[in-house]
Amino acid sequence: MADIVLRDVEKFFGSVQVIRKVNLTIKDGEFVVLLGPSGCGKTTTLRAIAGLEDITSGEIVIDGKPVQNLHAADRDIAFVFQLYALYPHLSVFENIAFPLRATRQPRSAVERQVRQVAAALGIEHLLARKPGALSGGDMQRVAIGRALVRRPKAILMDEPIGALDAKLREDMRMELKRLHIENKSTSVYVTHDQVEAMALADRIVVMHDGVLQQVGTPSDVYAHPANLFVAQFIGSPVMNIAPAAVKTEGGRVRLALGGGAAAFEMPAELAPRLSATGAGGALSIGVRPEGVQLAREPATGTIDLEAHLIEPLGAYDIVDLKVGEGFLRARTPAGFVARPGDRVHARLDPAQTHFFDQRSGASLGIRLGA
Ligand SMILES: Nc1ncnc2c1ncn2[C@@H]1O[C@H](COP(=O)(O)OP(=O)(O)OP(=O)(O)O)[C@@H](O)[C@H]1O
Repeated sequence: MADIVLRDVEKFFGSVQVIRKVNLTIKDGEFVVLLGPSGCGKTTTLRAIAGLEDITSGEIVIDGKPVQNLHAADRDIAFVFQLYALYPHLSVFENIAFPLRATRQPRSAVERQVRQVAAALGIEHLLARKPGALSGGDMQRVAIGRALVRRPKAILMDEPIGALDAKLREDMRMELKRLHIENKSTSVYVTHDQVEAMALADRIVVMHDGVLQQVGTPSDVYAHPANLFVAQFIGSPVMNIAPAAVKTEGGRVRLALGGGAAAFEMPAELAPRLSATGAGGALSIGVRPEGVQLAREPATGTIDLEAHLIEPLGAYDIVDLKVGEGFLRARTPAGFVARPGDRVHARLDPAQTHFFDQRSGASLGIRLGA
């Protein structure tokens, strides 16, 4: 296994630039997920690491060796595609054994390695079958087995479970995670599904328009998004984002939302921290639904708002609260707000309120409270 380093990697298709100065270090044994919307360049980045796509400029280093001029076959990397790409006329055993055949190992050694991988994937009983007689999930297990069997320096996966139905995707996600914990293969995984990324990754790389937006652990990108794009891309339901005006009166700081329709009190320490950023009074705030805290009785920092819509989701409800022309979505215990039109007392948890520059979208890096 090996580490993978991308230095100033750029890629043009004709005159269109799809990867812009990407710098990234994937550590030995790490599971890194490239996450972003369709067309952001994540597949191109993955294919560039594999050698399936040439890069226009920059350097790709695998296990200390620059590989950008090496063919895919010489990079010692395995690739798993979304569609299984199995040999239909070969048995499952032969499909998995295929990469070992070229190594001219004795039959017994091949057999041992194939059985080992098949056992890890729970497909030993399928070894004699042809791919046509397998379910989608089992076909993908075989494809993963084929990738793992020769112990490559790294395993690259492009939406490997994207074609499976929701339930199977969840099962496979956990299997992939377990396999990674057992094998510790350096893994790079592409998906546009943020839940999948959060569940699998040691670190997530969020991409947009060919640019790395943020690289961090799942909890990092969730709790401390670097900009508005990351804030809105990660998390479901999405983070509330609203333009806010900051007003300081007699040592008290208020955040006015919805053109002044609601003014939330914030810790006084916000004022000097904001003025230090030079952001002035105009900024955007972001707060996830769980950061909008509701109470039945008024308390310090709460304001009175009207519930507009209630979405019961079983374990909890999402409640839309009217703020001027817009809404603030809150996550509450199931049944906390009985019906639309009810009034509740809401506050923003300062520790979960994010501040962004309105023009650039960059986080102002202010963390309040706990
Ligand atoms: N061979 C190609 N020739 C020209 N343009 C391409 C080629 N391959 C990809 N592109 C373009 O490059 C951009 C990035 O594509 P890429 O497949 O890397 O994005 P992605 O984030 O993986 O999206 P998706 O999830 O839809 O695959 C897209 O605008 C795409 O149309």
